[in-house]
Formats: sequence, structure tokens, C-alpha cells
Amino acid sequence: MILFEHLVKRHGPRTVLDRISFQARQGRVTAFLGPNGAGKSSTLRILLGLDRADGGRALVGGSRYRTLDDPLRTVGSMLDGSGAHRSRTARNHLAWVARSNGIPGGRVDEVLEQVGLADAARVRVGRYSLGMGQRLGLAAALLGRPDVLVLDEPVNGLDPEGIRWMRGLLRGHADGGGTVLLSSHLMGEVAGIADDLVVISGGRIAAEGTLAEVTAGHASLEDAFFALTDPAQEAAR
Ligand SMILES: Nc1ncnc2c1ncn2[C@@H]1O[C@H](COP(=O)(O)OP(=O)(O)OP(=O)(O)O)[C@@H](O)[C@H]1O
Repeated sequence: MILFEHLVKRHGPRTVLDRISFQARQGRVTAFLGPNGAGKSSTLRILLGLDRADGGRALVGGSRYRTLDDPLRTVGSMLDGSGAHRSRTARNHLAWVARSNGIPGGRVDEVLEQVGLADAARVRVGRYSLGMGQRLGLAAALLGRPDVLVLDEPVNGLDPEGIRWMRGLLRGHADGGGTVLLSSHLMGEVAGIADDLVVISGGRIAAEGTLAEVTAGHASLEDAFFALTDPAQEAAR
């Protein structure tokens, strides 16, 4: 389970996260939605110990990320694509991540197979498409068999088949008792993946609930998204 409680982040005089509170539950896929600059990455970076909050707390499985003994076995994450150097092959990259985290080397081929990159395992990452990079990022996140997955914009660059594949993989993870939190600025793309939605706008939570709850009273998903993230635009309609 992931818990955010009254999370605050400031950059100089600007408050970019204003008392963010929500949960991502076990056995559920939770989508964290908002337009560019709303505060999604800032929230996830604090959760993953890459940035510090100015107030509040972010917990994974009841603990702060920095206090986890074996982080990769607790939470697998993907921020900013695969994070692999262009000159390395997928296999080399994953072997290095596995080695530096005490994960048996045999896991590398398993996760490459799982994300559909077995045939491209020896290709340099610089030659990968955006979608292949996303698959590689997911492979790294899965290496430690974590219960919790945190994915920043995982459907970016995926074609419709890739999105369908991602949906199946995340569904399987949640159905197996795992927790999935993914961010996106594409409401339509994640609607078919997520059980729960959390909408952020201007550093504040604008709505949360099941898909049906968040879209209630709006003609379409897209309408709901624009209304929730841009009240001025909704008022002008
Ligand atoms: N290091 C920083 N210094 C100053 N402002 C920052 C910094 N990092 C983020 N911000 C600001 O904080 C706000 C939230 O940014 P964040 O990257 O969290 O948004 P996002 O929802 O992830 O957007 P995107 O979809 O574009 O990645 C933005 O206005 C951004 O300009």
C-alpha cells in the first residue's frame, strides 16, 4: 500500500504540492492523473526518496523509501523511461541493476521475456524505440519481484497493442495482490487500466475515486478531466 499524507513541496516562493493526501491500495491499479506541470512527478519523486518534502509524508508499505532495507524488492519504479545508457544492451543494463541490488542474474532473462524484449536483449538501447524503452524500464522495475510498482507515464510511446499489453501486465500484478500506482496526463489511455483515479491539478487533489465516481456528472472521460483540471475552461463552456 502507498500512502501520501498532507504532502507539501515548495520551490522558492511557489508551492507545487499543496497538502497532497491519497492512497494506492493493494490489489488495485491506481492512476494519478493531471496535466503537465500539475505535480505528478514531484509527488512520485518524493515517494521514491529522490526529493525531500517540505511537509507531510509519503509511505510505501508503511515505511519511508529511504528506510527500506531492500528497496528494489519492495517497490519497483520507472521514472523518465528506462534510465539505461544508450551504448549498453538491455541485458547488460539489467544485469548491472540486478548485481548492484543482490538480485540473482537469472532474473534478467525472466523479466526480458516477461516484457517481450527477449529477442532484442542484445541490441544497444540507443537503437530502441520509445515503446521498447518503456518495456525495458518496466523490466528493471520487475527485477526484484516487488509487491509495489510505481510508474511515471508508462503508456507514453506505446502503440495500441503495447497499451493493451501493459494493461494486462499491470492487471495481473494487481490481481496477484500487488499495488500499482501509475501517473499519466492521458485520461483516455489509462481509463481502461485503472481501478481508481486520483486527479491532481495545480498541486492539489481535484478528485479521487473509482472511474465511475470521478466521471459522474460529466458527458465523457475527457470532459471530466478538463473540468477537474481546468475549472475556468469548464465555466466558459
Ligand atoms: N527543481 C524544480 N525547481 C523549480 N520548479 C520545479 C522543479 N521541479 C518541478 N518544478 C515545478 O513544479 C511543478 C510540478 O512539476 P511536476 O514535474 O511534478 O509536474 P508533472 O505533473 O509531473 O508534469 P509533467 O506531466 O509535465 O511531467 C511544475 O510547475 C514545475 O515547473
